[in-house]
Amino acid sequence: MISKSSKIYVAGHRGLVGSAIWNNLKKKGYTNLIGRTHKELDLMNGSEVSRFFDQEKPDFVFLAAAHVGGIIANNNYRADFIYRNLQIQNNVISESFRHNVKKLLFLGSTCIYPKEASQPISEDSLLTGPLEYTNEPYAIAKIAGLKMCESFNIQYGTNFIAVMPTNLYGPNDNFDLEKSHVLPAMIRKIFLSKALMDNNWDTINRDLNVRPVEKVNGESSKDEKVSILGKYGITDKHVKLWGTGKPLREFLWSEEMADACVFIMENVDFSDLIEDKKEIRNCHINIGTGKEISIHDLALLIKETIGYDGEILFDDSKPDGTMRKLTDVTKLNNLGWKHKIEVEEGVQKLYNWYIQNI
Ligand SMILES: NC(=O)C1=CN([C@@H]2O[C@H](COP(=O)(O)OP(=O)(O)OC[C@H]3O[C@@H](n4cnc5c(N)ncnc54)[C@H](OP(=O)(O)O)[C@@H]3O)[C@@H](O)[C@H]2O)C=CC1
Ligand SMILES: C[C@H]1O[C@H](OP(=O)(O)OP(=O)(O)OC[C@H]2O[C@@H](n3cnc4c(=O)[nH]c(N)nc43)[C@H](O)[C@@H]2O)[C@@H](O)[C@@H](O)C1=O
Repeated sequence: MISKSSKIYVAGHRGLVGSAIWNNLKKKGYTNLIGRTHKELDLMNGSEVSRFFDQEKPDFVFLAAAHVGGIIANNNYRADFIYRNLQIQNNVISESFRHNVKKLLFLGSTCIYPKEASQPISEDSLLTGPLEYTNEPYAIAKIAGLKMCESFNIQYGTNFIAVMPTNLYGPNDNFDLEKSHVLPAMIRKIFLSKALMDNNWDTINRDLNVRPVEKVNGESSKDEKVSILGKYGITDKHVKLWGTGKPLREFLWSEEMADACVFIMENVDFSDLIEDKKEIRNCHINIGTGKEISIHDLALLIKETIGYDGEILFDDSKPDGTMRKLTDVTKLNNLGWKHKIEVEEGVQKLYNWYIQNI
């Protein structure tokens, strides 16, 4: 059983989900948390990870460190997404086994499911069909992580649980104009287009100082800024987003994701998830809201939240990815956890966070 003084390692504790898990644990009174930044500990490096576990001997591990990005990053940097994720998770899961970690939570993704899975997607859909092309290497790494947890549990009796979150968003999100996920990308693009339209250079400069785009920051010339933002579809009249706008996506606020992770760490064991003792499989847990919105409607929601009068265009030369990936959250709900924050509220919260952090 986990207790308030258990030694808990949060891998990736500065990231979107890891930071939310860290804060959630602190709020709940856990006092013995360990975290290392990427600079302090490269999880790709097996001997460094081994030394870290020898020294710290954590009892519980949240594996929220990974190489993460949106559709274009996944599609373009395919080798990085499979290699880095396999390496990180192999190192952390194998060291957790070697050090008798009492429970580990591995974070996968709902992109592990077949592109044409029937909707909503239940845990049993795993490995029933071909994957979506744009994130296939990442998905294969995540499937390997899930199977590694399951296999160690079956062969060695460990208690490693794999959770599969839907698309997440929240404080400490990645707002990169090329590599991020859709929700933070849309907020920033629409926000910058509005600032261009309003001729609000103070705001544009602050934004580019916090998050320079291809070396262009607040000090660069106006022409350079206009030209670089234009490259990303941001102008003083319109914003050009990716794909057709028709795909449907489901969004979970990262702090709720963290709450679900801590809930599972506190209340669920691998043995609770086994349905067929002869063939143990599909014991992972979907984490989501079970609700979806089209990318087009999401853009309109963000447009309204920001108070943007410009035009929203879609560039269908960019990929749509999976058309639909709605999670079946029956298992999670039956375990006793349910989301509360809907996307309308979440978009407002993330927009508030964004403007407070530029
Ligand atoms: N965001 C989303 O929409 C979704 C995320 N997930 C999964 O949830 C988990 C958390 O994702 P999220 O919080 O969004 O990702 P982030 O990119 O926000 O955080 C990942 C963290 O891992 C760290 N990290 C990456 N590589 C290394 C390394 N080699 N050594 C040490 N640390 C490293 C990063 O540090 P640094 O930035 O310094 O490299 C960062 O702090 C991941 O497993 C992801 O696949 C699943 C579904 C959706
Ligand atoms: C969580 C999940 O996230 C990834 O999958 P994804 O859901 O397809 O990722 P996404 O958030 O980047 O895009 C969602 C949709 O939105 C559209 N879209 C419009 N305009 C922008 C835009 O400006 N940026 C982005 N990124 N997408 C845009 C985009 O074309 C697509 O149709 C996985 O690779 C993998 O990382 C994973 O696990």
